[in-house]
Amino acid sequence: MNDHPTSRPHREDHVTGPSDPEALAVVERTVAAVRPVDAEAAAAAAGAMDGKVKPLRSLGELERLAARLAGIQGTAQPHVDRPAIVVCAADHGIARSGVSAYPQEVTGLMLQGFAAGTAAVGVLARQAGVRLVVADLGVVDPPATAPGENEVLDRRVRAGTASSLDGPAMSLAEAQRAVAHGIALADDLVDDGVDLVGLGEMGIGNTTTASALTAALLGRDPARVTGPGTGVSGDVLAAKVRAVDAVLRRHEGAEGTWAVLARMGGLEVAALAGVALGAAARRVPVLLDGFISTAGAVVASRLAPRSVDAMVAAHLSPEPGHAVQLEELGLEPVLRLGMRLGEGTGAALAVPVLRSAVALLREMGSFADLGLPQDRPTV
Ligand SMILES: Cc1cc2ncn([C@H]3O[C@H](COP(=O)(O)O)[C@@H](O)[C@H]3O)c2cc1C
Ligand SMILES: O=C(O)c1cccnc1
Repeated sequence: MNDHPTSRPHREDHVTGPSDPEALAVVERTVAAVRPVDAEAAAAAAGAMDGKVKPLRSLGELERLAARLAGIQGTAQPHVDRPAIVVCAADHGIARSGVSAYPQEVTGLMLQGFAAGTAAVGVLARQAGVRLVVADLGVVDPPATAPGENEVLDRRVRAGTASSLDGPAMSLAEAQRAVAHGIALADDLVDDGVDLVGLGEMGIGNTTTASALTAALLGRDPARVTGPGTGVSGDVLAAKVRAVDAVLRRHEGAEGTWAVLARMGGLEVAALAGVALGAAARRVPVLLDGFISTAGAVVASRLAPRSVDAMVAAHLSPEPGHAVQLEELGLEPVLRLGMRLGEGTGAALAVPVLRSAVALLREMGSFADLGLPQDRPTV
């Protein structure tokens, strides 16, 4: 992975302009704070699970998840008591090139739905007892949202990106400010006692941006990592693949993660990379959602490879690039429900599974409690 040209994260790029020193300092401090998992805590949790009153490893993935959460949180008693999902929203210049089945205005309209709690993720977050935090990183037409169930935080960097087909989607400084906003969002939540952070997004056209980022950062063929998004097919899908290909060719000389992020966008993807870095630096598990939020995770992984240790993949989207991303990150999805919506819907649904995993670790009795011998056959 480190041999790839895009793994040199700090090169400046004349096309995207100078750094924002303050934002870059925030990111660098956060990257430096990301630590490996606590292997001792993970082993202690796994050992405790092995001693529970059940055939060895019979709770399958739940056991592995409980041990992973223990390693991330640095305690043999992991917890999912105060989960939150951060939905980052922004618009994409490339959306005006016919790559989505829906018009750009939908991004702003959905902000209203997030605020009111009527979007799909609002319903699922409510069901799962997950706090929803919505941040506008740069929606072109933000609605005047009436005070609703969820506040929409103003973290606007600019009113949507430029089209990456014509030039850089944003400047380097803007990309750094968006990542720094994400870090601050995660920090505020953790300061407030949040113990698991899920990623969510909204931005018409952002599957095209995520495909370009994934193809560039992972060195993949655009056709392999570009899919229907909101539902384009046939000639429109073929045109979308050509658009991703054209973005890659337009930015062929881009070197380093920052240059690729600034040139391809988007603002919400950059912010989600920041949320992932910020949570990982505080030893808080990061619950990935679908293809777009995982593009943010891939960016985070390039800025701080160890941040992947803090990530859990909530689900697998049928969007073809998602499996490619998860394989690159070495993550197994918790759920496979054929969901391809984003917003953090997969993350919301996975929270009860994670909560159950840690409850089993905390509440199940052990063979030792029953006075039974613990030397059982291993599997
Ligand atoms: C009503 C509506 C609600 C959504 N919620 C999430 N997305 C999802 O679809 C968009 C990405 O797909 P594409 O790249 O094809 O535009 C993103 O906003 C994503 O979050 C939605 C899309 C629509 C139309
Ligand atoms: O994988 C996703 O999360 C996804 C796929 C299509 C459209 N929006 C989101």
